Amino acid sequence: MTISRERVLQELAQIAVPGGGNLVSADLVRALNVESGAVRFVIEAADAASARALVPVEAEAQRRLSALPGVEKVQIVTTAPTAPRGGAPQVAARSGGEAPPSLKIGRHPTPQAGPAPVSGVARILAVGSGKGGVGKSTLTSNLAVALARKGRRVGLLDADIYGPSQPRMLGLTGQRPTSDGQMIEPLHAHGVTVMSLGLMMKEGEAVVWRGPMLMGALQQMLNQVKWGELDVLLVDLPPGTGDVQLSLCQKAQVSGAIIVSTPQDVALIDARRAIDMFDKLKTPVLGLVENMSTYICPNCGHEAHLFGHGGVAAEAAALDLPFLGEIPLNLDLRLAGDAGTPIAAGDGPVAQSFVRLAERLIAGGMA
Ligand SMILES: Nc1ncnc2c1ncn2[C@@H]1O[C@H](COP(=O)(O)OP(=O)(O)OP(=O)(O)O)[C@@H](O)[C@H]1O
Repeated sequence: MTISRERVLQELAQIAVPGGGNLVSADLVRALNVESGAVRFVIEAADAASARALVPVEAEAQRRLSALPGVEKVQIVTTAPTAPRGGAPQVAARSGGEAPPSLKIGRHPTPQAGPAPVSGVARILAVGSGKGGVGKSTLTSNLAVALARKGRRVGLLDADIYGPSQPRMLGLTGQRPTSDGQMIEPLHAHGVTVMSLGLMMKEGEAVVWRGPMLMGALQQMLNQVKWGELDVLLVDLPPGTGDVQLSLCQKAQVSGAIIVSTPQDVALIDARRAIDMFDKLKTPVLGLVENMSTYICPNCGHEAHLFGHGGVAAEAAALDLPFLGEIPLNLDLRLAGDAGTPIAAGDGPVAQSFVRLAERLIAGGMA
């Protein structure tokens, strides 16, 4: 038996709210999504105090919906649209699961005149790709480690909310950042200061976020994390050209974007779209990197080009953009990422390809 949206609304209409009426008649339910037994929605309160008063209401909704036949999962996030002065957090509560950090992430953005610098951070570099799975996150973690080993003060913000992988790649799985309710203390791994939206959310939570909520969350990750003094903050973006890219470039002074692509034509076509988007957002594209470039057989040393080779360099030349370097296809690179110690933390030819990329960025004043 599947649960319908109407049935969910009917149940929510039974739940009284402070000040009179019920969740539905008081118009507090937003972004309701009912799909394959999963119910997700946002309770939007007028302000932080009302959001706190709605905590028992959220719990009641969680309890009642979970008891309905056909419901397998219920995710509710209670938010308030405006922060009290002084930048205190705006989202008040979430339902179920392990204890979240005391600062809730995900809110409406604070009005801002234009892109702003992040205090203490000299440069922000966005790492993007047109297509998923081309190795953008792998490149970001290894580049961050390579830059740190060169003595740069490096931060990494994992903004890939739909598939945050940096905690795993950097060996931080299971660790939670702490917060005093105002500011978040980031984590540290392999010489890099790390923060991931994935560390602040329960699995699947972000899917209920709309554009403005994402923008607010990103603003918090930039301005309410104790990044300290950094030479460069790398931002691992989700693939494609969506809300996160838009929000980042609208809210933060991004020095430039690095585009990662594999050499295949399809990846390159998508990479071109990503470049177009950064152009429209007036964010300079610093160059292209080719990942999974060559494959060197570990047994016989034969060099093969599984996805073609040189396609990204040719594309960079055609677009009159710098070609920043190439990273080989290498099983150890993948295994190192899965094990939580990026290959760039060690030595050897693959680590060297990241060193070269880091040196290139430092020499060009980009990191
Ligand atoms: N050069 C490489 N050699 C071997 N494996 C690689 C290489 N680059 C990435 N991988 C592997 O490919 C998979 C996808 O990489 P990754 O998660 O970095 O991609 P992504 O572009 O960030 O994807 P998404 O944005 O969809 O999460 C991972 O398992 C990673 O270990």
